[in-house]
Amino acid sequence: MKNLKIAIQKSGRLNEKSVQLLKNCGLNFENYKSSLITTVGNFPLEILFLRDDDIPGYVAQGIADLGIVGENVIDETQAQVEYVQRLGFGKCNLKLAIPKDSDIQDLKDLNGKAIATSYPVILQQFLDEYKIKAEIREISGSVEISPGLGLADAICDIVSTGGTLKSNGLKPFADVRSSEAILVGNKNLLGNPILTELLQRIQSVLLAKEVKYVVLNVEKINLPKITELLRGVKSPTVVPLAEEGWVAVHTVISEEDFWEKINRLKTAGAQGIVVMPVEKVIM
Ligand SMILES: Nc1ncnc2c1ncn2[C@@H]1O[C@H](COP(=O)(O)OP(=O)(O)OP(=O)(O)O)[C@@H](O)[C@H]1O
Ligand SMILES: O=P(O)(O)OC[C@H]1O[C@H](OP(=O)(O)OP(=O)(O)O)[C@H](O)[C@@H]1O
Ligand SMILES: [Mg+2]
Repeated sequence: MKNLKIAIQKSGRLNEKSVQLLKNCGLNFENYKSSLITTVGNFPLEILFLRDDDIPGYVAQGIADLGIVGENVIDETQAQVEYVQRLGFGKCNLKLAIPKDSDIQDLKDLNGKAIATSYPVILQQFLDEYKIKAEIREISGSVEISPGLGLADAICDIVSTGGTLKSNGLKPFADVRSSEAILVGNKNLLGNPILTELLQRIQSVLLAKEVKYVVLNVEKINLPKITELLRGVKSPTVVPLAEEGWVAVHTVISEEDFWEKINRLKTAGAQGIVVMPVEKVIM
C-alpha cells in the first residue's frame, strides 16, 4: 500500500509537540532541521515539514494526506479538509485588542477604525456578524506593534498568556475564536487502513495524558471503602502485601479530578500512594 504523507509545521509553536506526538506513537524518523521531508522507518508514512499556512491547502489538494495545524489557520485558509482528531495542544484564542488608553469601549466603536491582523478572513466574518464596518490592515507578523506605530487602532491576533499584548501596551477587548491543533485529513482518505492504525495510536497517546497510574496500600478492612471510591474504574487490581491484613491496590485515575480522588482515598485509609505517568491506553 502507498505511504501516506503527513504535513506538520517546520518550526514554530506546533512543531515540537507535533514531532513528539508522532514519536510517542512509536514512529521512528530523523528530524533534521535542514530536511523538509523524512520517511518513517517503521510505518508507511512520510513527514513533510511546511509553513503552517500552507498545510490546509496541501491537504485539501491531496498533496499531503494528513496535516497537523491550528483551527485558526484552517478557518483562515477556508481549505476543505476533514477534522480527524482534536489534539489538545496549541490552545490559544484569537482576540481583538486595543491600546490600554484607547477610547474604544464597545464593539460598535470599531466602526470606521483600522484593525491590523494576520487573519483578515476570520476578522471580516466576525465584523460582518456584528455589522461593523472597519478597515482591515493585513500584516504577516508582529501585529501587536502596529497600534504603537500608528498603523491601526486595534489588532486581531493570537493570545495565549497575554504577555505579548501587555508588553506592547495593549489589552484584550473581545474574543473572536478559540483554537487548538487539529489532525486534518483529505476527504478521500477516510477509511484508509493506514490512517485507522495511526489514529488508534494517536488516541492511545492522548488518552494516556488524561490519566495517572496509582498504587496504594490499604488495610483489608478499609478495602470496600477504597473500591467504592474507585467505582467506574474497571475493577481495580488488589494484591496481598507481605504484611498480614494489608493489600496493594493498582488503579488508573483521571487527571481531571485527580487531587479530589487522592484526598478521599487518603481519608478512606490509603497509605504510601505512588503515582506514575501512563504512556499509552489501548481500549
Ligand atoms: N502563544 C501561543 N500559544 C499557543 N498556541 C499558539 C500560540 N501562538 C500561536 N499558536 C498556535 O500555533 C500555530 C502556529 O503558530 P506560529 O506562531 O508558530 O505560526 P507562524 O509564525 O505563522 O508559523 P509559520 O512559520 O509556520 O508560518 C498558530 O496558528 C496557533 O494555532
Ligand atoms: O499571549 P502570548 O502568550 O504572549 O502569545 C501570543 C503570541 O504568540 C504568537 O506569536 P509567536 O510567539 O509564536 O511568534 P510569531 O509572531 O513569530 O509567530 C502570537 O502571534 C502572539 O504574538
Ligand atoms: Mg504561519
